[in-house]
Amino acid sequence: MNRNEIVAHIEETKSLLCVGLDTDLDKIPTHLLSNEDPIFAFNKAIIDATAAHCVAYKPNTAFYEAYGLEGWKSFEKTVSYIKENYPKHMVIADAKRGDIGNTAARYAKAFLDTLNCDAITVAPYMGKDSVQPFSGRKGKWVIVLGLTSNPGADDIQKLELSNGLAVSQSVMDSVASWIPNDELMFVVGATRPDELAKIRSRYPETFFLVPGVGAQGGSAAEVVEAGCVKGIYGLLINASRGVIYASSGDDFAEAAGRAAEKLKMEMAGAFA
Ligand SMILES: O=c1ccn([C@@H]2O[C@H](COP(=O)(O)O)[C@@H](O)[C@H]2O)c(=O)[nH]1
Repeated sequence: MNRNEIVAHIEETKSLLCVGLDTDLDKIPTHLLSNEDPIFAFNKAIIDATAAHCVAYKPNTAFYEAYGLEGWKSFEKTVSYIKENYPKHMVIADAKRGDIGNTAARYAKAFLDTLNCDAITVAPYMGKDSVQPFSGRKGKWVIVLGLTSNPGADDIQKLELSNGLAVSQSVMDSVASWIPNDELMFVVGATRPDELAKIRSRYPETFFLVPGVGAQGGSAAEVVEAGCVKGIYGLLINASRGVIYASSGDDFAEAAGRAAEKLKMEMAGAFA
């Protein structure tokens, strides 16, 4: 999926929303638990209810790995379901991988080739040889952690280096010199809109995956204000719990659809 296709889909749906499929058997409606594959049954209902209001899905691998082989099967079925039924929607494996080059190449093969995701999140701490193996696949994206949404981002990412740059800033500069812009995105948290605006001015043409809306307190409207770029938009704004657990009752899918639509409306400033 190339940049023009992502932008065209954003314009068609009038949405920047990415729905996070962080599916937890302790949180899904109990009536689904008798299903042969409750995770997939939940995901399928959520996807069908939200597809009209979003442009991407982001299953976080932790929620699938937690259930071993069965979880991986649910992950694979979820990716295939999106690909077959909603081929314009981007599938982001939120796996936050990072290892020596030889191993990183296998992570890249696993998520981008075998599982056929469009993108994978990557932790850049181990440097160039750990990030570059994810690059070079036509239509696939490497989404590198820039400035994350959690409080712990202050512990290391915000430390100031002797050149006056924050660690996160210096890391993003390096990553941007390793990976071509048409296959690179940065993760930038929604919880720090002022920081997001500064990062946007440093990378005016790079797409950002922005988690932290809803359950973590970030606002979709503020993210649009701080980071949207005329013409390319440049944002995929993620919400997971705030959408998929909008209701724990029989109406869970309809409630997720309504929550996704509400978030889409909060992003209207991008299309004004
Ligand atoms: O900086 C980051 C990077 C990744 N995440 C992930 O995004 C979702 C957010 O879930 P919510 O329920 O909408 O809070 C989750 O998968 C995180 O692991 C992030 O939150 N911040």
